Amino acid sequence: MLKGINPYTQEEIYSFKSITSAEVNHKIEAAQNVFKTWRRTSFNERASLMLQLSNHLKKNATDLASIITKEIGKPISQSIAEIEKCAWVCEYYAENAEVQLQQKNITTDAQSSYVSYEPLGVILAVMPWNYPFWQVFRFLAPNLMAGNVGLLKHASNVQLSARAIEECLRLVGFPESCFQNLQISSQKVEEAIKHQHVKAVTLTGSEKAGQAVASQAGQALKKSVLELGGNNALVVFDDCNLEATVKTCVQARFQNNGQSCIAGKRLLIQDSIYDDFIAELITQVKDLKEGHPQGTDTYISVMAREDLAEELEEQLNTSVIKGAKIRLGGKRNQAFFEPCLVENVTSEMPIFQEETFGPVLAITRFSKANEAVELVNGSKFGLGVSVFTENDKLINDLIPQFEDGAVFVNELVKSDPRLPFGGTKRSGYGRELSDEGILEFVNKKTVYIK
Ligand SMILES: O=CCCCC(=O)O
Repeated sequence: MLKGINPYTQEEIYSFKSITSAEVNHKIEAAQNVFKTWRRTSFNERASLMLQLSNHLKKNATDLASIITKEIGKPISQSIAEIEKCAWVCEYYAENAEVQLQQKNITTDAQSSYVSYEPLGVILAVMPWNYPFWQVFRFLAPNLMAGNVGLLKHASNVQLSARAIEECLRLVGFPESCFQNLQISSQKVEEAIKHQHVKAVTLTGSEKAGQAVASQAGQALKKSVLELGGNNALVVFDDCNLEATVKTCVQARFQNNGQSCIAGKRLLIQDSIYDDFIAELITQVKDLKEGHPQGTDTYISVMAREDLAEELEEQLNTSVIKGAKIRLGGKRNQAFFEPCLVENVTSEMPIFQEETFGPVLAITRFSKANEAVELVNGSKFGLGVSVFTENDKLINDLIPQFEDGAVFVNELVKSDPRLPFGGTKRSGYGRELSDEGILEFVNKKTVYIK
């Protein structure tokens, strides 16, 4: 059974049965059939549908956002922003896919030689609950524009979002089966990956889910893209603009109730600015408006599930036993977890080593730039890092030293349809978004005409 529980009210909002293996096969066959015609549609036809989808999202943003808020407790203003970002990625690929996939002529001894970029076919997307629309649109916009067709295996607690996305595509006129929701639990993913018509799989989720899907895809010799966890550091140097930096760090850690792979989870502060920075940080975190997720001015609300809040509490408690000091918050009440600042954090503690998927900020001091680099790279994850300084020379020195997939200067790590998104080390492989993302699931076909 796939169950949805509103984390704020603790009420059950749905209980759906998984579809059967025969139904999964039927959907995959339907996807393969529509692929044969969809791949031959022009970029103009696809772009026109994608723009209609974008408009539909914008027009229905509040209703769609309410689904997210009900399912995972995300504050409504942030859910609306999520829907608007989905509209943006649809527009971006509607406008850019044709150029991104343009044939590339290469001079050789042939009369003509080139690379063409052709769709692979049915692509399976296994997606998490924390951005239930955005994570899916980040996959579907480039892939449908490339001529692929999509199957979605969404998290069990966001099945209303999954259905709503499928319905949005149907309403604006995408061909039937171009994008289908597979209402299944994780146990059935392997069957789908093995199916002869499924050509590749993309997963956003935990390390454990990534290992399972990557090995199943490997067994079947199918390509996979993995976007896994992160433990991003926010590195603050003493010449930063203090107030603005604190504001950015607060947003980096506490938006989406702290539940994001790219959240700034570890705050590294240079000694000489430490006390002033902490004082301003406490002020700004205390100012965050807590409340009902449907409240238009709420910034912090419940986490998506009580068991996730319990897990976070466990990581925090173990770190405290090892010497970490809670400076603010950290109390849990069912799925609600007070925004928490923790000092004296060392690299031996769970809140430094592991991903914390909730509103806990782990704080460590450093003195020299090379210490900061060591702390940043000391993580097994490599999604992104933010550096705050006004010193251009320092910035240029540091950028090549970080092992992460992204370095943001004086800004939080965020995804943007125009920029590649993805990690290194245990944060996964492959890239989403931009031209890099659309090129992941295409056949880069070499053509040589003598
Ligand atoms: O858990 C990952 C969240 C990614 C959010 C984004 O793409 O902005």
